[in-house]
Amino acid sequence: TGHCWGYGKQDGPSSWYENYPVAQGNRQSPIDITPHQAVHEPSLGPIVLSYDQCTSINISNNGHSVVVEFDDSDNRSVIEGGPLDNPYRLKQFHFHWGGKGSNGSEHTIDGIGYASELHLVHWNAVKYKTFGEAATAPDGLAVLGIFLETGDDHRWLHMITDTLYMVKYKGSITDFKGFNPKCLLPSSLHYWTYLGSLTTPPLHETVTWIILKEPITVSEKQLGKFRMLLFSGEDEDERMRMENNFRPPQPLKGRKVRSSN
Ligand SMILES: Cc1ccn(O)c(=O)c1
Ligand SMILES: [Zn+2]
Repeated sequence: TGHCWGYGKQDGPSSWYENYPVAQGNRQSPIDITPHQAVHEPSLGPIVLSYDQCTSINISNNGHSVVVEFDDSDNRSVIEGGPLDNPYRLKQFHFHWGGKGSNGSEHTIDGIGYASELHLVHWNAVKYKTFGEAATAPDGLAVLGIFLETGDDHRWLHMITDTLYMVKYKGSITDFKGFNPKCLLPSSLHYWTYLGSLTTPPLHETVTWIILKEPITVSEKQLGKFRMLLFSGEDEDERMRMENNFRPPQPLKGRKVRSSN
């Protein structure tokens, strides 16, 4: 009964609570991060990304974003360390972005957004048997968030933007093998971390967020290719450009944001 939700006037973030009451919960995401109020904890170690054996499988348009899925049948690509008590297995990554010239990140920093935000979604395969089970457990998911700012071309992002024409319509999917997302990481892995939720329905409050402080740079031209994707399917007569697919910041409700050094 996955109700249809979206980012439009009628079905957008301000109406999600009607079908997903947890939207008004106490650990919703994204949030506005105020670096000066983040608690610096020396006990928070570095995050460790082991993506070398990762195997991407496909890239698809799910009607909300463009998603690259990975083979998560073993612990070949994991995130660990930092606030995490276990290694979490890479399942997929996707993006959120704005319209031409407007920002589209989900998290903001002192009220300022970035052009886009990349989410690498991982699940706790030590404690849970499937992604679905982990997605409903408070310590089930870990999402690594990376901000994208506009500037020069990103050297490797073309590998993704060059395939977007093949997944223009909702429900389209195509092979996408051999892509290693470590090429999308900034040079520093310094981060903020807090306990939050999925930023799309069902908005489960099951995500340990790890947001990298350093953005990566992509060009306006590369970002523009994301905007040629459509929310709508090939058979629908109204063509709705996929843009502004971000949820705005949610109340902090007393949560602490911690900072690595
Ligand atoms: C699992 C999941 C689904 C949607 N989004 O936006 C996320 O960041 C994570
Ligand atoms: Zn996301």
